[in-house]
Amino acid sequence: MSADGERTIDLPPETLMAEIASTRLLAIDIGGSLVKLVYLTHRPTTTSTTTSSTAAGTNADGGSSTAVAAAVAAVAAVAAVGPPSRSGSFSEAEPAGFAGAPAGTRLHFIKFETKYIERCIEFIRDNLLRSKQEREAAAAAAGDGDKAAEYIHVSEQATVITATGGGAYKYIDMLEEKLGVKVYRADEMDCLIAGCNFLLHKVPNEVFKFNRNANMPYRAQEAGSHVFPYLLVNIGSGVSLVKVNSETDYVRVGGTSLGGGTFLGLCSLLTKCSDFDEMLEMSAHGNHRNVDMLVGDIYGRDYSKIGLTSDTIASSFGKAARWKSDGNRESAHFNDGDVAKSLLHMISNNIGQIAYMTAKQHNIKQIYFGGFFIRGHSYTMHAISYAVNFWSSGSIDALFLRHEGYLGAIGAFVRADDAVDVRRVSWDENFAKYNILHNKSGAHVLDQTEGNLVPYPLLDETAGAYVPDAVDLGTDPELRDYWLNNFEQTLPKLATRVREFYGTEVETLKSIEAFQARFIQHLAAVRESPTAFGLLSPRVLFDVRQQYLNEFGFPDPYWAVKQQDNEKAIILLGNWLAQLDSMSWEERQTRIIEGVLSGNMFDWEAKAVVDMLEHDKLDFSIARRMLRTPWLFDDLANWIARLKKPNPPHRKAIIFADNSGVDIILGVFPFVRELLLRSTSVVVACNTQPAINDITHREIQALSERAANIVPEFREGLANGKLQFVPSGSGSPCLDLGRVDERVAEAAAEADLTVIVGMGRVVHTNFHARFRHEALKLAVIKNQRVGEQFGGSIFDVVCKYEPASR
Ligand SMILES: Nc1ncnc2c1ncn2[C@@H]1O[C@H](COP(=O)(O)OP(=O)(O)O)[C@@H](O)[C@H]1O
Ligand SMILES: CC(C)(COP(=O)(O)O)[C@@H](O)C(=O)NCCC(=O)O
Repeated sequence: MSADGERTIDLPPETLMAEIASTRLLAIDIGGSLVKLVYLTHRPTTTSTTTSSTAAGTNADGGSSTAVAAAVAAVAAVAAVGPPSRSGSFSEAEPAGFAGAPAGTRLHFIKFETKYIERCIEFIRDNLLRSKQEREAAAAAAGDGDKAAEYIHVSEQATVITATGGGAYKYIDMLEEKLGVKVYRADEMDCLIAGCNFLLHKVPNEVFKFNRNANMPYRAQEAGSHVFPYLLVNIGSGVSLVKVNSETDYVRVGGTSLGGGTFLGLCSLLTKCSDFDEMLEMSAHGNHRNVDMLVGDIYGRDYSKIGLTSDTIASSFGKAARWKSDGNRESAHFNDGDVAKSLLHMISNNIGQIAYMTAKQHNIKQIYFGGFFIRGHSYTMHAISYAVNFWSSGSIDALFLRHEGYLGAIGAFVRADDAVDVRRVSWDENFAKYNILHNKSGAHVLDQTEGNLVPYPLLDETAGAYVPDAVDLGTDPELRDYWLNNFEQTLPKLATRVREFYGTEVETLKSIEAFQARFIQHLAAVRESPTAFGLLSPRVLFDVRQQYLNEFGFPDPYWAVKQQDNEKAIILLGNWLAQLDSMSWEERQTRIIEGVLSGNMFDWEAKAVVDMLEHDKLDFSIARRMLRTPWLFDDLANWIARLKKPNPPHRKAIIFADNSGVDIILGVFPFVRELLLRSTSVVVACNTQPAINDITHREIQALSERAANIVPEFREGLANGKLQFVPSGSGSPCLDLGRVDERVAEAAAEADLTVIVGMGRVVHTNFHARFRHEALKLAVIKNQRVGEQFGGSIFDVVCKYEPASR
């Protein structure tokens, strides 16, 4: 969806399409009005250019030379794990140093007007050919045999092009002739449905409802697992209504010729305007009452007996007839904007009504609207929503799709043989890349996630669908402002951290500046149009900021800090475990939980503690004293009661861990050991990708080997499989349990306890999440404003033990 009022471009500029040169898979949907392109590229693989000497020298401990020495040793010790580095290959379209997103597959979506098809095909041809020639030259130049073989292999791979839409027939000869490759044709309807199913199943937050009169008009909707049957209303040049029964079974149950092309055509005839975006802009200032004949114009008031208010349109364009009588346009009481608005209303309303009647006829409750006529335009969506709602007496809501006009192109893409995997893996929308390269073009970028993501199987959705956010910043302007300001205020500190780790070379500094500028721009865009990028919550903002970091080549600015923190904590582990062992059973259970909470204070993103961390003024016992008492949510006694006999020990626990250093080592590790001692199997899920100072799966693997030398239960557990570490699938300080790595899901099949640690994973996201089995949620709220949100204040404790809901 594009934000309201955005202008599309006529022909994608070269920057937009630069990466097309490296594609091997391209789908093209040539419609009556627009051409849609979907193509796949590979994100750059990482090469080692990190200034790790700078990294090691990062003085996060306030200058203690022994700590620095320990940190240097730590960095050396984990060199095998290796810092994530900036990546090497820069696309022409990108600023210098603008790279570094995690490697993987990327899908690009772009569109342009069909009248430019010839020029666009020439552009594709030139780029594909050029890249082929470049690869061949590189192969010739490469002295070493392996490299040459690799280049030749790549250059021999033909680009697979699939075409759909009416233009696939009309332009196929031109496509094949100009591109010099075989172009496969795919059936338009098959593609439309395949594309829609792909979006519903594979792309998060794809679906939304729109209600202009709600305080937050835009509401994201989970497509959920029960999407079939649904009615797809595709509003392109014309309109198709398709009943979709399953992935492959569908039937076209209706259509109307009054579609987007009609709007475009009539608006061109009736106004001085011929550009779609200008038409939308004009309509925004128009008043349809000057053109349409209302019930009030006829009755002088409501016709309440049959439920018609005086404002209801009795006859679209009914008043325009008066203009004809004197034939003088200038004397008309309406302008071009009024006409555009009336037309938009007429077409949208008509489609909404037909959609409802068709759904009713086929007993369908879910109606999705796609096609580029919609363009995320609020008035259009309002008119469609209003019509569906009105005619269904409020029982059905219109559902819209973020990738509205790309269904056919996506379908052609996923139906291509080579793309089979595209349907099997999971995707994330990359807003940073979208904004940087494709700004205001109606384009999108989807990045393949590392690992396949599936819903966490222990979620209990019987009481309502799982929502991965405890707050919706869309609905709360004051809270939204607070968070947007917070992100803006903490940006300089983050930039400093990036400089300290990635170095101060001129190009790096330029990239850091660019990163900040772009992220500020993003925040400004969100301020202006809070739902321009879909859902809005602290989680979404953290994730988008990480996307910008990735895109600019700074995926892990806290890498050195994390290693230092681990090093400082691990030397304390043996002692801490001995202390715990000297306590009574009951006291030990209390101190273990307190330990997890105290550990959670070590959070480099919490303004309230960062100064202390930077000056090495926070230690484990100070952190414990900072926990506010009494605890805001205190289920400790219930938890300890649960652990007591005759209750059986838990079979298996899944722990979603949080930060590096004291948090994981002195907080979570003793808790894990205690569970292992009770014969409970333990699976620790850590971030797949870095985020702030959260420990990653890669890092914890190295750390656990070292911990195993200190904790015999770990050594044993790792050997007999009772202790496992798995990637969570996330690269966020928050946790969306709707999308976890399938390895977590697999491990969870036998689990009867879910433990979630941290403010991001508990407070911002899963505070209200319900589980089929027991759950323990542990976090410290390190922020006054967030504390107030839960009826408390800063450093309040969340210790929620939730017995099995079933
Ligand atoms: N930039 C644009 N130029 C022309 N039409 C546009 C543009 N943006 C949106 N539209 C609307 O989208 C319609 C085309 O939608 P689309 O789903 O691409 O269908 P088709 O495949 O028939 O071209 C146009 O008829 C017009 O109403
Ligand atoms: C990023 C965080 C969720 C991390 O907390 P954690 O999950 O590590 O407990 C948290 O530090 C946070 O919400 N910080 C932003 C607000 C602040 O500056 O206090």
